[in-house]
Amino acid sequence: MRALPSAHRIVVKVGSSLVTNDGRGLDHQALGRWAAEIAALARLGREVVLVSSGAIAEGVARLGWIKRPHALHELQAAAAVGQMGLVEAYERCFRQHGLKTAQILLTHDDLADRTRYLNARSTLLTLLSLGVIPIINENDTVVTTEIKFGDNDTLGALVTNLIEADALVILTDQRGLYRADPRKCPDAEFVHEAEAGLPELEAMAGGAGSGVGTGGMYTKIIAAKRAARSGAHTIIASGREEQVLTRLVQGESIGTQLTARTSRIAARKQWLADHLQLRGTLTLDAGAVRALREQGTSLLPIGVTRIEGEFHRGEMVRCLDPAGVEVARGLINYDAADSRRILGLPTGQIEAVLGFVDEPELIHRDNLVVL
Ligand SMILES: Nc1ncnc2c1ncn2[C@@H]1O[C@H](COP(=O)(O)OP(=O)(O)O)[C@@H](O)[C@H]1O
Ligand SMILES: N[C@@H](CCC(=O)OP(=O)(O)O)C(=O)O
Repeated sequence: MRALPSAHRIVVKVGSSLVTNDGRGLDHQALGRWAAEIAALARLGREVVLVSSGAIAEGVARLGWIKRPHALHELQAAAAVGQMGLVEAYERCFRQHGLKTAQILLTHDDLADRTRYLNARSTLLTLLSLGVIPIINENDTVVTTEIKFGDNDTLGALVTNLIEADALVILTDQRGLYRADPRKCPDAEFVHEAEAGLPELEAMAGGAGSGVGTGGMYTKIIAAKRAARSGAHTIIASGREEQVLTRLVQGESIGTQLTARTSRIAARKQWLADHLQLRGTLTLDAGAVRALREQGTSLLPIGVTRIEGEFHRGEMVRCLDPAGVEVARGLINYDAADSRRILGLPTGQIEAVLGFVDEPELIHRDNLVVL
């Protein structure tokens, strides 16, 4: 079964090997083609986030350097210069299709930190609901590991987990995964489909081939394994293939599909249940317990009668029914002190009491596991 036809929220990652003309500057025509395809998907109601490399290559060109430097501080400087060109180019391309774009620069640490994770998530989801195309790259000014290992593939997977996308499409300079690096073994067999996370896939994947890209196929295989943890399927395909995104969404079998075994919802709930430490306890009234259990709603401040513990926005709390029986766990949107101030209040009063609104609900249903 092909994953893209039914995917509503899609993360598309385009690698350095594709975005650039031999590592010197951007391939503007290629950017224009992907923008046209993404715009067509957006018109069909799909939500698309673009993770794009290319800042360093564009920076090298803008600075007039002949070749990519080795020193990390020079690579970082090139990324800072080139990122301007990258977003400028995408903005121009998407504007032709009547679409607005947004620049998001992230680090892996941002997504490991609970509060920043929630902040990044709500910004991205809000942008998608506004019909804006978020364009994401690594924040190369503050981290260097990714420049060293060339790994926007991992970033693509983390973003897929963050916004619970249905699929991650990694566009690169090969048709997909072969049983061995096709640059070294031209006869290597092509892999059309496999289960994400199978150890044998890692053995097939070698390092980067082009000298422009850096992570190679290995980081893509690991990215697929990570994406599968939130139930997303990964497709690795050639970004040079004519109409690649459109054809994938139409169900054509292009590239390598690495399929996730668990469903998106089951994976999210498992992750919430396994991975976070409990920081506080909320007691709910009977109406809120019913709404959570029977209608799968978010938890609003009005349904909470008591709050214990000290926690920050984004941390895990448990929810008890009036008799003290645990009914749910979830990631809370407000710090303990602010949660206490809005406890029992209708959502419309949050801003008047706190002076700001992070989110209308105390715990969003996507971040809630009902037990
Ligand atoms: N088993 C494999 N199948 C396909 N490509 C492979 C494999 N092992 C290594 N590669 C290499 O990975 C390269 C793609 O990775 P990379 O250059 O990092 O691209 P990107 O910039 O798109 O992330 C290919 O050009 C290819 O030479
Ligand atoms: N963030 C950097 C490079 C990251 C990178 O090369 O990643 P990849 O495209 O996976 O090989 C840039 O925009 O140039």
